[in-house]
Amino acid sequence: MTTPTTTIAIVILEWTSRRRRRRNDVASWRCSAAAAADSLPPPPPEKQREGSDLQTLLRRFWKVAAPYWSSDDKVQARTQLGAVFLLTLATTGISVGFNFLGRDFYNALANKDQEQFMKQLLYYLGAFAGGIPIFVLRDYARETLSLRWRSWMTRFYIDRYLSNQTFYRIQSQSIIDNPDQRIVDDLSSFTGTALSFALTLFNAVIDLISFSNILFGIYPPLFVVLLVYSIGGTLISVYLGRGLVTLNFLQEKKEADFRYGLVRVRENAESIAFYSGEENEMQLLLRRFESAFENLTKLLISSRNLEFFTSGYRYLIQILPAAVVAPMYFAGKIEFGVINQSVSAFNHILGDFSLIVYQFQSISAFSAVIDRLGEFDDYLDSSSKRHSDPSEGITLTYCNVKTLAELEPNGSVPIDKQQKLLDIENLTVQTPRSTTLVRDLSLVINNNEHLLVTGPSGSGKTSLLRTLAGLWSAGKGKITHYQTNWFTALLDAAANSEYTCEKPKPTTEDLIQVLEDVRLGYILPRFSNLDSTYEWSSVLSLGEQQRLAFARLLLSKPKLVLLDESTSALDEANEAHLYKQIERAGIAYISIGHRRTLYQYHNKNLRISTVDPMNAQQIGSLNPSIKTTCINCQIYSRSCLYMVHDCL
Ligand SMILES: Nc1ncnc2c1ncn2[C@@H]1O[C@H](COP(=O)(O)OP(=O)(O)OP(=O)(O)O)[C@@H](O)[C@H]1O
Repeated sequence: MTTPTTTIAIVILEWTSRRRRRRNDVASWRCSAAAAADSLPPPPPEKQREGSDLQTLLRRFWKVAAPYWSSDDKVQARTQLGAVFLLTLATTGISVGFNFLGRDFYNALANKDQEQFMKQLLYYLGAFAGGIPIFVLRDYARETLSLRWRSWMTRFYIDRYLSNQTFYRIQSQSIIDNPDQRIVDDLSSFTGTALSFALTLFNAVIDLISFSNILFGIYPPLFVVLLVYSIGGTLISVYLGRGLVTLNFLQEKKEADFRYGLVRVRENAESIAFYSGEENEMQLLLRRFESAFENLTKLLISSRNLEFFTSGYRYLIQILPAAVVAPMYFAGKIEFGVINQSVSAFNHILGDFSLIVYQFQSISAFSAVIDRLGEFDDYLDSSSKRHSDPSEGITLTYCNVKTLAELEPNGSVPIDKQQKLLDIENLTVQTPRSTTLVRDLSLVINNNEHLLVTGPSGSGKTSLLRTLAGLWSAGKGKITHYQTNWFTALLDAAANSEYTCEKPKPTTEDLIQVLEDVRLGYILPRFSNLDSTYEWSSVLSLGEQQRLAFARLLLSKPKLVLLDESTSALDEANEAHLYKQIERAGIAYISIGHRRTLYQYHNKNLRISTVDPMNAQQIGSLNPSIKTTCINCQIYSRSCLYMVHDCL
């Protein structure tokens, strides 16, 4: 499918669909609320999650982490990473220095050598003054690098999320749960934790090399005790904490679902208040919270069991090395300060060997984050690949008539091409779940043509519009939009002027005029200025919001607009007025609607019906106001019938 991201000759009054949805929400919200918490969007049905295996986890980690380090920011990133590693190296050196200082300090104390003691005290204070800032700088450098990495990744993910309508597919087909949480929380935690783990690992290796020497030099059997202790401890903690990865993963998801439920209440506040649905909503929210709570309880029990072990493990090392070397001290083979030095070295090495024991909680939470981001990343990649596969689905082409090969010899645009705005050839539309809604439809829309799409609820009218707009591509056939100019429509009333068009920005006078044109001039005094930002869905009535959408349409002046029940909340006089306005502006339109009054503003009617095709004549007779000159009457299988009428 060739879909230039900027070239759109269509306005779907998208907010209208949203408003329509909201209106429908008033009816449907009750059903959904009563149905079940699980019916709420967006999470896909919850599978019993086992967590990914180690190989998948490592692959995903690499796939998520690697791109930044070879990106356009790589020079800065690598330099800063190098600096962080150097600072880490320096902090290890300082720790080794402290270890020796500690030995001499305690030796002076044990020998009651006051002069030596004062000297060691001063050395110690000097080392603190010089060394501690290095620790602080290391942490600061690590945090700023993590922030830099996060900000690059956020842009990288948002870019792919908003490309090729991936966000739309994810939401409308419930492919990935809570993408917002993955972009905000998971990215932040991924960059922070990945860096700190990398440094901890590096630190551990350096520490291990430095302090192993010291410990081995003091008493080799102590080193053996340490190895047995740390390897045994690691194995036990892996065994005790084996369920934590899955529990952490589920916790993230359940918390996000609960938060999403609250957002839903905020977005549907009016419908809920209207139907006094607080009780239902509360039940749904509590069910979600309880689900998160139950999982958290399991998580806490698992953590507690692990904690029993790790706490004991941690406390024992305070006396273990002293107990092992004490006989040597009593035998007069080592000085008192050496005991302190061995305890310190033992602690350091054990900390390095016991990374998994100490960090098990964080590692399991981090694995869940890797899993979630990896899954998201895989989908974003597959989405962009699928989108660029020309052999798949419906071909949608935006064709600028000026670039057509068939220009007149004098370079002018042929008359017939100027008139053709939309060409639909043998179009079959399917839902994402492959149900065929429209089969083999061919249709042309010319300049100044106005097509009304009618048909029973659920027959596929909106889906057809989605396909024409490029939101859906399942099915086959060819759609060509011809246009001489392009624009990006102002889709969202709340976004106001953020959806800019390439035309010069409208002046204040233009804006006031267009509001007058749609009979909205009277709302101006309510708002301080034209740049005001409000939650428009709360402060304007449905009809006013529909008129506002028409105002944006009149400003943008596209060649062709798709209107999905865009006047459903308006009285007939206002409906007539708005249709006249866009017709006068020379905008061709394709509308969806159920009202009989709409026929008079259209000169073509496409009726999508699920009646028996053999009774085709019946369709025309359903609407006697239309002259049923059937210019393109086709009968298809799956008992679908499309009739295109010329209502001249
Ligand atoms: N994302 C989706 N995934 C699967 N099926 C869908 C999806 N969206 C819509 N459908 C189904 O496709 C069919 C056509 O839906 P569509 O919204 O196009 O109907 P419509 O004719 O516009 O209905 P209405 O007049 O009620 O608005 C319906 O059965 C609907 O349930």
